[in-house]
Amino acid sequence: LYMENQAESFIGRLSQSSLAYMRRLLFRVLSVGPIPNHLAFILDGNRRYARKWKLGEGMGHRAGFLSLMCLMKYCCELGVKYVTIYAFSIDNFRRKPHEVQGVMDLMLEKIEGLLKEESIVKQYGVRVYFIGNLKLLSDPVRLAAEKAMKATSNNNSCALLICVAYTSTDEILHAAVESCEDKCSEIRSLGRLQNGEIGLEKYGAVSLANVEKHMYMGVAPDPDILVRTSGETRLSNFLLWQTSTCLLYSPKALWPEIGMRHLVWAVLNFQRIHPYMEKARKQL
Ligand SMILES: CC(C)=CCC/C(C)=C/CC/C(C)=C/COP(=O)(O)OP(=O)(O)O
Repeated sequence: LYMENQAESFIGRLSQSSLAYMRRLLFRVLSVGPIPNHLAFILDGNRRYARKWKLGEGMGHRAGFLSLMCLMKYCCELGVKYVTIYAFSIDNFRRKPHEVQGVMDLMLEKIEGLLKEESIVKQYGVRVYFIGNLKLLSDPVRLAAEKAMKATSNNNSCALLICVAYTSTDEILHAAVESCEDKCSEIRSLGRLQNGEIGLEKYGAVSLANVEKHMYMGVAPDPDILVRTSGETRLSNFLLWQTSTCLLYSPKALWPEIGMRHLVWAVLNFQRIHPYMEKARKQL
């Protein structure tokens, strides 16, 4: 029995390493063309996956987290510099309380797991950002998120941007308010704003660059590809400001079913439209 177990684990390791070898080979071939700098994902279909396979409640989200880590590994190996995920929208807080609690508990558990030695984040030197209105999170989740951001702040191989308590409209509103406040304090510091005077009209409006500086997503360039799983083609209030030139891809697979073939297909399509995308970006 001992010999059998040893042989089985040897074969397991061998097939793992030959798979990794073939993956590296495939990525080498893909790297002949341009590699996207930034991939964004809407993780749709976790509950449907749990229903499809008659799993317990919350198991779809657990499976979804495993897919995320796998994909993160492939992205790091391929040389993608930024991966953004829509993990929880502000609208998701309107779901049934026990469901919200279930996702938050999972999130807390997984954020703590990200900092462990065996995690993809540690192994590949990933910098983690939490993007969104973090004040809306419970104290334990927010503190864990802040701890993960601090602990990974020196990592620079790739960045994982986790959008939680996020919607685009909230991000844009936040950036607009912050930019107006910047402008007002700039005018006040010049000592020119009189009582009752409308500074923005007289001293110039806020600049686009300033608004973008205050976007939660300001830490990353605009995404090149946005993938929404489960065949849905809506943006659902995700990265509306940042996706004007990006490629949209909506495979039929539910999020926990996403795999390397989807990534490769997305990259091949990106390479096909890359010249047009570059041209469109120059015209912005
Ligand atoms: C730390 C970290 C990154 C954790 C991420 C955990 C994770 C996988 C969160 C996904 C949450 C979510 C609401 C997904 C959407 O699927 P859905 O619930 O809307 O499923 P449906 O589309 O089938 O209804």
